[in-house]
Amino acid sequence: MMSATPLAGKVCIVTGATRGIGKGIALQLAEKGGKVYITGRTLDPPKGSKVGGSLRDTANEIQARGGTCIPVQCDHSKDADIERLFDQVKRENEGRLDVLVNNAYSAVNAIFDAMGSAFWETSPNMWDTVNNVGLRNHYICSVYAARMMVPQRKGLIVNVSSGGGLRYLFNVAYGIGKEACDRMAADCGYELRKHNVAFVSLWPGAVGTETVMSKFDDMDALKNKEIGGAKIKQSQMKQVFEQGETIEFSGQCVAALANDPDIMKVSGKIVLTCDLARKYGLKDKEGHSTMDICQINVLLNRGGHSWLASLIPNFVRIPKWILALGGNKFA
Ligand SMILES: NC(=O)c1ccc[n+]([C@@H]2O[C@H](COP(=O)([O-])OP(=O)(O)OC[C@H]3O[C@@H](n4cnc5c(N)ncnc54)[C@H](O)[C@@H]3O)[C@@H](O)[C@H]2O)c1
Repeated sequence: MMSATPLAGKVCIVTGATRGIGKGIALQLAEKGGKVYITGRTLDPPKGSKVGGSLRDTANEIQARGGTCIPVQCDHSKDADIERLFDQVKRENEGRLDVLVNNAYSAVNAIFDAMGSAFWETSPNMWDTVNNVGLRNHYICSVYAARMMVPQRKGLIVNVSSGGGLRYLFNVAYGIGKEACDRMAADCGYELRKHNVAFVSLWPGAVGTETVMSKFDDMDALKNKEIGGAKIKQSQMKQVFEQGETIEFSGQCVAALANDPDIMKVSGKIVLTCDLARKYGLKDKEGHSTMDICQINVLLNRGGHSWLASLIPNFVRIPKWILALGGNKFA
């Protein structure tokens, strides 16, 4: 029988765990026995902050569930903060680090606010808003993590990415950042392979986080905006996120990857939560489902052919090499 705490003794870092997917991953890694360092810009919400929750709340929730968690104030747009975080983890654990999850992301609000605008119609700062924390910081964290993992000849680094790495979704800076996260896993994974350290890029499905759902409340802002090249009704999109994965589902996936003795087989690759659910027998909370973007009926539904989709059973999927052609790079 599998242990209830398969990650006991493992030292983990989850960046950006105040809310959203980072919080869900931290909750799950701690529940499975990991000692989890969680980061956020502040321990308590800044004065006048409209968004709920704090890093301290995440830490309290983890501890209430019996987990071990160390909240660390770290602004991932500041190199000195990042260096200080890794110094602390190294000092407190005799150089040990087992899992790094590069999740911190500071662009959800900006992406929703600019939805439907072309890159030249938005401030050039969109690049920094999206990719300073969501890409550059992932690289810096990975450098420090690898310096701890290489000598111990084990470890796992996960970039939280998305299907936007394959083709246009939301906006230009977003897509570039996501494809770069995937490429970071591939190229860092290549250099880490001989040291037995794994690096993967995780694509969650739609996740109805607090931030995302709050944006749907602003109905007019999203009305009839073109998303991913298609005009999607705001109400349809809200439903997809509402019924999508919970924040803890990505956490279940990362915990299973961290506990997989064959992890090197997928190192350097993109892993989808829907595939990991099948591989490891994971289930999300009732009422929530993982959307499998390789399922033919899902693709037909997206293309507006719902009658045809209804005729095709769930197990009929396109192979990944066909999905990769969606990137379509060559003339
Ligand atoms: N929500 C989805 O449907 C979905 C789907 C696929 C992939 N993703 C990806 O998951 C990742 C997380 O997204 P999310 O939806 O949970 O976003 P979110 O906005 O809900 O959470 C982002 C987290 O990062 C933290 N953060 C932001 N800036 C920071 C900084 N400078 N320093 C430290 N922490 C900082 C926030 O406090 C928060 O805890 C992103 O890469 C996103 O693209 C999200």
